[in-house]
Amino acid sequence: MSASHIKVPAAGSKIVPGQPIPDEPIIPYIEGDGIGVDITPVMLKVIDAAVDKAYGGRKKIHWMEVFAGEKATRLYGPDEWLPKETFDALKEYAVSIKGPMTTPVGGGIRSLNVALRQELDLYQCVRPVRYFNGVPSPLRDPSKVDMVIFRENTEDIYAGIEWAAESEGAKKLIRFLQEEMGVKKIRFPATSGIGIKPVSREGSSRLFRAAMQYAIDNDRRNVTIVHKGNIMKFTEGAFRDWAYEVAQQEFGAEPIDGGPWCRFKNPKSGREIIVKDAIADAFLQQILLRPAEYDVIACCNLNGDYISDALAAQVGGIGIAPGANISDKYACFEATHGTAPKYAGQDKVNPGSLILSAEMMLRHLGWKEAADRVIKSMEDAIGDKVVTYDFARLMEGATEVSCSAFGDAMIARM
Ligand SMILES: NC(=O)C1=CN([C@@H]2O[C@H](COP(=O)(O)OP(=O)(O)OC[C@H]3O[C@@H](n4cnc5c(N)ncnc54)[C@H](OP(=O)(O)O)[C@@H]3O)[C@@H](O)[C@H]2O)C=CC1
Ligand SMILES: O=C(O)CCC(=O)C(=O)O
Ligand SMILES: [Mg+2]
Repeated sequence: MSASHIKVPAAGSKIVPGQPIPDEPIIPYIEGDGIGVDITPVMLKVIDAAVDKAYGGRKKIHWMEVFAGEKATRLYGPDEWLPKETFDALKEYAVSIKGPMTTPVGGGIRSLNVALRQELDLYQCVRPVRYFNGVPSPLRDPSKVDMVIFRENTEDIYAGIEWAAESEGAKKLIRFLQEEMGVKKIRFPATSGIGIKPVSREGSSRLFRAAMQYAIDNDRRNVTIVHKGNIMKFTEGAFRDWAYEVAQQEFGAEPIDGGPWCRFKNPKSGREIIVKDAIADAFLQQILLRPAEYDVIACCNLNGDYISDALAAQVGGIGIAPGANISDKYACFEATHGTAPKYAGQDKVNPGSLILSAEMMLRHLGWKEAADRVIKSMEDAIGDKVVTYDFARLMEGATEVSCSAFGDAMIARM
């Protein structure tokens, strides 16, 4: 067994699911690969300042670094990408935050990010997309974009169940499909790689239930099921059908004009919530042309991945796109973007996505006052045109600052 490298803080206590949040929780964080080294320390500093300013010492986060990705291989050994003690800590302390981690294209290790989501059963990937005044955007009126993506996070082709072309596994599976399942449509069987796309009733229903509950709790106007169910009938199409089933059977939604769209009254506000669906390709053009018509989005894993970055671009890019991975017990917050390797270690990129992911974490803890300070200080810094390179290159009269200076600009405005 490899040595332990996690140093548990001397003070602070564990968050226990179902129990009140302690005033001084211990929160594990993973620095992340690539630009993780730039953005993570800035996020920690900004969040500490917001908590301190909001509560004057009555609340405090005790951060505990845990290791995954390239940093873990340097500490634990060349094949230790996700050490067991990291998994154990993420479970034991229940709420955590992580920087991005690299996944090689083609060969090499499978995604550590996906592995974490699967192992902790973090089935909801929640990615809010909203506009901050003054951020450069390709849209004429980006203020109309205000959506929250609920992306299923454990299933789909994204789970990485696949076999390389010409491998024994691919040959065996293709033989099985042809000989036992009567499949005649594999165009080039001798040289096809094969991927499997599992989409279940349980997985789809629980994700959609969470999206509906979010719409109710946040008084949203509609929930759109996005899918490619015309082509992938028994995976994406079933996702749509199971979602409508949950809407009708569990939330009492009634079909509109014979369905499948339906509507119900928000039990908390009395306002009507429409449940509708859109085929993914058409949806991608509609969010550009008519973004105001979409609100809460529920989708399978791969569609959610594409939609996240596309929507982020509409409000200024993935430098400012936060996210949360949530299960019924655990939550691990992370930015939508990746490791942006060409910028690693340059103190250049926008720390906004990870800071806003931490802001979601503060709200998850119920620390609204600190979360509000994060939002307000970011709005003020951007309003003063103090921004990192990604915004500066698209803005007139901006003051371009480094990653760490942007964090300091936020703190100065708290
Ligand atoms: N959850 C995770 O940990 C994720 C990990 N990844 C992994 O990250 C690696 C790199 O992926 P890649 O496809 O390059 O995507 P990235 O998201 O890492 O970067 C793509 C581009 O987005 C812009 N960008 C990203 N982050 C920021 C930021 N903080 N501030 C400003 N601009 C930013 C940059 O644009 P520009 O060049 O225009 O300046 C960058 O070149 C891959 O290994 C991938 O698997 C990817 C997504 C999520
Ligand atoms: O795991 C990865 O490397 C990519 C993940 C990703 O793009 C995402 O979750 O949005
Ligand atoms: Mg992605």
